[in-house]
Amino acid sequence: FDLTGQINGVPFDRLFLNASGVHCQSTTELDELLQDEFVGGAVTKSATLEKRAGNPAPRYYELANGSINSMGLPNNGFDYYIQYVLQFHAKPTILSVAGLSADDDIQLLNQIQDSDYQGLTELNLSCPNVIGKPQMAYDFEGTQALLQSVFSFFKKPLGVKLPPYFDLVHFDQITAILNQFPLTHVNSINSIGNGLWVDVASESVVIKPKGGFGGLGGKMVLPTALANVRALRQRLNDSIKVIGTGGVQTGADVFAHILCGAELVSIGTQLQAEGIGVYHRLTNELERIMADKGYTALADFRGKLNTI
Ligand SMILES: O=C(O)c1[nH]c(=O)[nH]c(=O)c1Cl
Repeated sequence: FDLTGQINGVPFDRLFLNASGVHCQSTTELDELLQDEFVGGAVTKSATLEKRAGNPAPRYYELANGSINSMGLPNNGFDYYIQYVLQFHAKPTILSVAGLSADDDIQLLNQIQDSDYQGLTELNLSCPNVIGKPQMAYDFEGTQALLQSVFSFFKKPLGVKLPPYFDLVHFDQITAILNQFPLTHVNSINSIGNGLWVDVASESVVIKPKGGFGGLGGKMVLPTALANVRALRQRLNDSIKVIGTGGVQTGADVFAHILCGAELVSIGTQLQAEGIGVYHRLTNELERIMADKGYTALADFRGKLNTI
């Protein structure tokens, strides 16, 4: 089966990635991803200029139908991750960066522009868990201005990580902005920001930061993820690929993301819960569905969701 995709001409021999933040904080975790035969590439934890400890624990909690997290951008700092992606790897890497401000974003991208790194970069515009910081991608004017500044100096491949949108007009507005720029891809969705889980037995929230508010992931977000992948695919220039992230637990979920137009598919909550074996299972389940339908390649059905 042909399970390949490509971003900006970079070939991925497999469609599967990790969702940034999961199994990607250390070089050991990143190596394990890149060495797995069912994984196509690895995305780093979003890097900030300086190393961060992140929010106080408990800050991640697995739910029956997903996850809630308020990690707070813990990471080993920009230098750690650019050193890693500058090394030779048999498979593609995506360097994820997240500033705590637009100025930080500019600084991070200037450092990449000035480096020898020629691979893929993803600007995270959607972290919901930095206390006191809004998600940039919900500020349309701010996003427009930031990308205007970025593309005045950044000449390397660049994609963006988006939060979920919930209004068709918002899809129109964000894609009208993104289509102005030579982006390689959008990665959609990030977690659904500021959900809240209540443990009835203890009558308490389940994570410490922000009084229990955190980003939602896993099974429960699949309909939102599929809607965002589909809506972005329908509106973005063909040159901008969509990486589908959010809610994948089974091969059928993967199939649905591809039908909606995803070029590649990231696994987060399920990777956290199941471990790296999730990729072998998802590959088997996806190939079974493809075989039953007479498909031999993702390209046979990518973006071909039927309407009624
Ligand atoms: O709290 C986090 O580190 C975090 N958590 C998320 O769910 N998405 C993000 O982009 C980030 Cl940066």
